[in-house]
Amino acid sequence: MMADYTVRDQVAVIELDNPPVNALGSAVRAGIYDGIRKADRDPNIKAVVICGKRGTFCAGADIREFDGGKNGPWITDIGDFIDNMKKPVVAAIEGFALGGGLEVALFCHYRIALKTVRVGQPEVQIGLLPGGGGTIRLPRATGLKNALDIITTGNHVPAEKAAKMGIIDQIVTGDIIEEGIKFVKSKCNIDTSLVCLRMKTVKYSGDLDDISEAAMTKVKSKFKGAIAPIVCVKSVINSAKMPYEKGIDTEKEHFQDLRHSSQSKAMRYAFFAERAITRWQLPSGGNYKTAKPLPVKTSGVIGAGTMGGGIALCLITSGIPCILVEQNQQFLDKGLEIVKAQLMRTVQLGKLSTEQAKKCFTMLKPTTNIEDLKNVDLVIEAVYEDLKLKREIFEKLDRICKSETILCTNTSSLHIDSIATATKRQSKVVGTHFFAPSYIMKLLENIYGTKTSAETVATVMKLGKTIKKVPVLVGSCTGFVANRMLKPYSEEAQYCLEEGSTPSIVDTVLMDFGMPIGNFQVSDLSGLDIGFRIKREAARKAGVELSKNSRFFLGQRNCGLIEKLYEAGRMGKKNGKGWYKYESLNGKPIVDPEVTMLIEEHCRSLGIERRNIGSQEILERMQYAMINEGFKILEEGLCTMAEEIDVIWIYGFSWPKYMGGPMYYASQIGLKKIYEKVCYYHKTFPYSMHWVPSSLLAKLSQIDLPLSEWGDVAQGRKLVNKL
Ligand SMILES: CCCCCCC/C=C/C(=O)SCCNC(=O)CCNC(=O)[C@H](O)C(C)(C)COP(=O)(O)OP(=O)(O)OC[C@H]1O[C@@H](n2cnc3c(N)ncnc32)[C@H](O)[C@@H]1OP(=O)(O)O
Repeated sequence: MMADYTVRDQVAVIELDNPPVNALGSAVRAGIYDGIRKADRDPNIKAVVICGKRGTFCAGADIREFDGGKNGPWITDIGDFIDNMKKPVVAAIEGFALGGGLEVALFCHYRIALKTVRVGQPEVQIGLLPGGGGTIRLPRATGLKNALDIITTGNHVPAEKAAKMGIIDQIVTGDIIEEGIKFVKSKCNIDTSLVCLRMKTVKYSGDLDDISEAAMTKVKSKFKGAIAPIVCVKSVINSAKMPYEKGIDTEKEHFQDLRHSSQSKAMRYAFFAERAITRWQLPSGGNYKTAKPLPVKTSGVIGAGTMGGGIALCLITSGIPCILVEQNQQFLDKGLEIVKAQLMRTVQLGKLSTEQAKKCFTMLKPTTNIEDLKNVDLVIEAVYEDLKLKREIFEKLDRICKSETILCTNTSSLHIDSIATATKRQSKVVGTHFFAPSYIMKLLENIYGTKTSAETVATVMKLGKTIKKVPVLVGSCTGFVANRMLKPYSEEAQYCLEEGSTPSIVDTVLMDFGMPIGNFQVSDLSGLDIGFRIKREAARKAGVELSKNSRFFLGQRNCGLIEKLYEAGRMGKKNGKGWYKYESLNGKPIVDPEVTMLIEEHCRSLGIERRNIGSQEILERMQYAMINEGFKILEEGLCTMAEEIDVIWIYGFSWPKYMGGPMYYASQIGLKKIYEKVCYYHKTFPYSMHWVPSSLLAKLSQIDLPLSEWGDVAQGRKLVNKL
């Protein structure tokens, strides 16, 4: 049994024991169920403590079991039994009580916790609802409003807040089992039916239908396209509408429906993908197990623009003092204003108190003297994308900084070696690519160069976690993984415009799929000048002219629309005109007939015949071109597993988690179909390099291998005999 049963001072102590997080697998559920029945039967036992081993209570149901059909008692059987017990049962919580873990605690008559505990119902984040009575019992403990908030967001609640909400009865210090025994013995004379949550009514104020409608509207706009939050609202409202038993039965039905839904399967995949990518390895052999991160107690950021300011903010709000360097006082002052404004916003959102924000700000040391960086542990360069400038900065940093300092570049496209070779410490140079807005977006694409050491990689991977990002390690190539895959995706979007579509049609197709924002809206946000400069730089490097009127550029298909918009003074949202027009800086994109005319004129002048392009074709061309690139990336060993690509798209480009990421999506469609379509488009559009089929895709399309093994095939760790 995966729950230990011992007796101390006439109290039965049931300790959940399932490493690493005491997940409630079927054996654990059986252990708890048997334990409480044994305690109930034994006349020498006066009370029960339920707690967990290894410093944590329980992280919920064992997510891996949801795909199989493991049996064992259903979790609410435990609750039903405790509800009828005369002997008091207390949950003694340390660490986490999440999901089914909190539900077990809510079955108990009482809950005590250490101050450091976090509780929550995070099921919605894996496309589920709390199916062990959580939607019915939590509202009875804390009222409808709090329960709706906790269950629909999945956010963790710290112990003291949970105590104020009525979820925890007492915060304790010291040994949690001793405290549990002391607490529960003091309750032996109290009638358990008086404290049993089943017997309580659900508190709320106002009209239930109004509450329900408001909650539905909120989740539909906040979690667009996701089913689970909607079902969560329904079930929580049922707690106030239905008798307890009916509420529980309905909840169980909802849970089973969600458990088998494609959305939940994709989100469960994403949960484990996010953990798998922490097991990084370098081609040289260094890996997450062997490499030790260096401490980062002080940091520096060069460049106080929107990106650099946001990075500095990530550091100081995570408790790492940061020296922010700009070339002159005017730019520095501007950067500080950006940081201040973002901090204020954090306070307005309730994420930091005014005091905390003020304290953070004192950790920022602005300067115009780069020499001030000499003693910091790590520097992140975030100046604009100019190789010459970056090399100058790295050469200077190498001279100025102590020998242990790690030098990071926030380049979004340049090879790491091309920057690292400006220094005599190539093993300490690494890419740390943040995504705009850098304070908000969770992805941190860490890029190793040929000589980057495993210790340096370990340091930036750990730093990523410390500053609450999702760090993914990738190899170096133009654009790295994220932007390299984005290129064919947005090129296909532009080709669709040339062939007959419009920015708003393309964006609507993407948003209907589940992307929070369309390709052309993103382009307007980043600024059309960025796209234009990237193309101009590529032309300069190749020693050719950039021509907006040529259908070919560097031997490839070319769409000159960006150049035309740029020349027409359309810079994007920042000047109110891009692929759309905007009435204000915060305004919504409005279809601009001028752009439609510009596109039509572009087609006329180049003799391109426009046609009706269906949404399926738009989606397929953008996504399959990018997926094909993903397979090339795997093939080239720039990622070691397909999961890395999916996590990059989820956290860098807000790919809907309930679609698992592009590689997972491809696995659901079937690689055979994807490969055939890629071949078809390659034939149709022979001048687009991105349609050249990946040989790994070709290989995998012939066999049926789970996504978790694609990286192994690519790297030759798994040999496929059939081929
Ligand atoms: C079949 C019927 C059963 C009845 C069901 C009734 C309804 C109940 C449903 C649920 O409870 S669904 C699960 C809800 N719980 C969660 O979603 C919590 C998930 N875990 C986390 O958020 C985090 O792991 C943590 C607990 C906050 C700890 O974070 P930390 O960063 O410290 O560690 P991790 O790297 O995330 O995890 C360590 C290790 O543990 C694995 N793991 C964590 N939680 C679970 C789990 N609930 N089930 C299975 N495995 C879990 C995690 O995958 C890591 O292992 P590796 O993947 O690295 O091997």
